[in-house]
Amino acid sequence: MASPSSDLDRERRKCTFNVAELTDIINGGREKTERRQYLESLVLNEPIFNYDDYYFLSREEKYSDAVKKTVRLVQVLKQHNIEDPEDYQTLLKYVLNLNLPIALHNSMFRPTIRDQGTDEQRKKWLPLANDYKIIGTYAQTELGHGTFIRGLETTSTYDPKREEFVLNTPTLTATKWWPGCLGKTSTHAVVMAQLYIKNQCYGIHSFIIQLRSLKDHSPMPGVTVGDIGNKVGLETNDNGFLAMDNVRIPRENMLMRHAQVYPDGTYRKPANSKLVYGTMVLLRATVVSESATNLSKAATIAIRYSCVRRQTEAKPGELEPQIIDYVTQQHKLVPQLATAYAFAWIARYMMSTYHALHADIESGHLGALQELHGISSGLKAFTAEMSVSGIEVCRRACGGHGFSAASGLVSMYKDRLPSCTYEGENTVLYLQTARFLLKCFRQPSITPSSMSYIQVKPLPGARWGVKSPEDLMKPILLVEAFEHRAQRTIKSAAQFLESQISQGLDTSEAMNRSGIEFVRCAKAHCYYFVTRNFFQSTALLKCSKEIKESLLTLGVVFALNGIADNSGEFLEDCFITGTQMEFVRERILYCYKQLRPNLVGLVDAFAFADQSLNSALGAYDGDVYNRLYNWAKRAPLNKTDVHSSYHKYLKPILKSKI
Ligand SMILES: CC(C)(COP(=O)(O)OP(=O)(O)OC[C@H]1O[C@@H](n2cnc3c(N)ncnc32)[C@H](O)[C@@H]1OP(=O)(O)O)[C@@H](O)C(=O)NCCC(=O)NCCSC(=O)/C=C/CC(=O)O
Ligand SMILES: Cc1cc2nc3c(=O)[nH]c(=O)nc-3n(C[C@H](O)[C@H](O)[C@H](O)COP(=O)(O)OP(=O)(O)OC[C@H]3O[C@@H](n4cnc5c(N)ncnc54)[C@H](O)[C@@H]3O)c2cc1C
Repeated sequence: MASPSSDLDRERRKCTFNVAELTDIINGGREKTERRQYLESLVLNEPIFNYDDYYFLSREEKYSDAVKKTVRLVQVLKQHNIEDPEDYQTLLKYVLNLNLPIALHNSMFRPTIRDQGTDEQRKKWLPLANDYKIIGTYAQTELGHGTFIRGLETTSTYDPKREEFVLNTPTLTATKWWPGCLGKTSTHAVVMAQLYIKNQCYGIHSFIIQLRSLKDHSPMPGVTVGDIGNKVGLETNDNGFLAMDNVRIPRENMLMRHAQVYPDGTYRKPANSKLVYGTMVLLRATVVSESATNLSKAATIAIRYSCVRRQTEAKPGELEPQIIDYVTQQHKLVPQLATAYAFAWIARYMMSTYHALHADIESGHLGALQELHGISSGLKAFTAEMSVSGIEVCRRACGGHGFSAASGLVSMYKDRLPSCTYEGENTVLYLQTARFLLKCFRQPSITPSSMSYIQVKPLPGARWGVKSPEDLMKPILLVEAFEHRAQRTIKSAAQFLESQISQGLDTSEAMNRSGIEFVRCAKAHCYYFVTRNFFQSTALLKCSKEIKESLLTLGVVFALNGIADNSGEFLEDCFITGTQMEFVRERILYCYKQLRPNLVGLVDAFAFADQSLNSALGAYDGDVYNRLYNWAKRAPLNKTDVHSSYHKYLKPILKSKI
């Protein structure tokens, strides 16, 4: 048996490029790498952030441990005057592989006050929140409604006499249900409720309510709050429920940047009713980045393990081969690695686009609202879906040890599953993106430049210009295939909708019956968008030839597997021929062979600390078997050789005469 670490050492010697240079590219430059290393040094050396026995903890212990880590993290941030949200994101991405009980405080509560509060409200609440004098969450979803925001039942009724709002949970289904960190941690919440003034409903608005006493953390009068119980993943997060029994808050607690209620009850409506949805758009953009990070972690674990794991005697008398050398194993893992890089690049695009369009919206150019919503909805759904399924492919590629909690892949999969549901259920968001695409298809004037391809009508009988397998290394031809598919499916969705309407269906039913076509075109659009962005971004990189070659080959792998996995959509109108599909399959194998020497280098470049991966299979040194065995020996069940259940239950039957 070769020594595991020597296998990885040999893999690292094979790498054809400078891994540190690629790490800088992934981080966004040398300075960002140094900043990340500084932040990691502040936390990773703290014993409190040790995760060795984390997988043995009960749900309650995990929550309590996470609160302990959170408090220490806040102290570290304060000690070192770390206030930049980007630094906090870096710590979340690369160091803390936990969903902290302050997750919603930083991801939604503070941004909502920042973006939807008046200057006075920002001045009042943000210093308290930034200094963790209060901890908040974002309470929108109810037992009865999550997707349909306009159907939420929680009410906030204005009382002009006392210049207060009365928040109420009128029915059981109005109970707020799911909000993160709501059950036991948060002292405050932004509550999304139907605004009522003089019995007239003005729709959903946001209100700040205190949930718990700042003296003893007990629930405030009229507030019933608690944890919703065990769920899949996110065990450290106290997703909770909240019922309000006519809880009064001052008028000033309604966030009034976009809509106002004056002391006498006069209402001034927002310039656009969707401005109140703004925080969700930010989170959807953030999910793109989280999807990239987690798929990168899973690929790191599975590829390192696949270089260490040797299995089956390929040739009598020879060393068992590394399982990474089975082409079927490469076909599982290399596409995940390619997708991880593709998502890292699109995440950068998404965040820069979010900040640019958000700035436009802040300065009153509300036209950007739709574009930002259309882009972020699709990319959130697309990256979440592919990242979660990619993590499961990586987990399953590790055989039996992929089922061990010690792999780090089980908890990662469970923690990432909800990303397909929260921040907008994926199907619902695909439908929103499709709605925007069809609008652009029908109205060129509102089409943003990023979607101008929709105006180009595909030539009838258009054919793919690939003449040989070598042609498949040309990004322009790969992007052309995905562009054609997206154009065709958007046009076909528009025509399908029109056909439904021409059959006499009303718009709502016609839209419903067109839903499958809508989701199809939204996915095709996202695949095109990510593929195009991958090649455009990589072409602009200033890096060694070897790195560029590896990244371009990863891009080809992402594109070709996208074609092979959806071949029907490319063959449907004969844009691609059967011969070209054979070229695709041949070129996929070629790319795997090209990438093989660099696979470990490509995952090492993500530079995840062992603590952040928390995986016996994916540690940098490859010492898998010792880590697994030593971890198992620490399992609570192994505290005694004979478990107490023997004496209580087993012994009598074993002693009984058969
Ligand atoms: C499904 C939604 C979008 C429907 O919203 P609704 O108000 O009912 O809109 P309509 O269907 O009537 O009209 C759509 C219309 O509105 C535009 N639009 C919708 N949303 C936005 C937006 N955010 N920004 C800009 N524009 C928007 C859309 O473009 C259409 O325009 P037209 O010109 O075509 O008419 C809505 O109900 C929704 O977003 N549902 C999802 C709910 C959701 O995301 N919940 C998340 C809760 S927070 C959470 O999950 C936190 C998790 C914690 C964690 O992440 O850890
Ligand atoms: C781990 C986790 C954390 C969360 N954190 C928060 C939080 O912090 N704050 C918060 O407010 N919420 C939170 N949520 C709630 C989350 O936002 C909702 O669960 C999500 O928006 C989906 O809504 P729903 O649960 O009502 O599902 P539903 O909308 O009931 O979806 C069920 C099914 O119906 C389909 N469907 C629904 N509407 C349509 C439609 N119009 N067209 C086609 N199909 C449709 C969906 O595609 C899905 O298949 C969290 C949820 C989870 C799981």
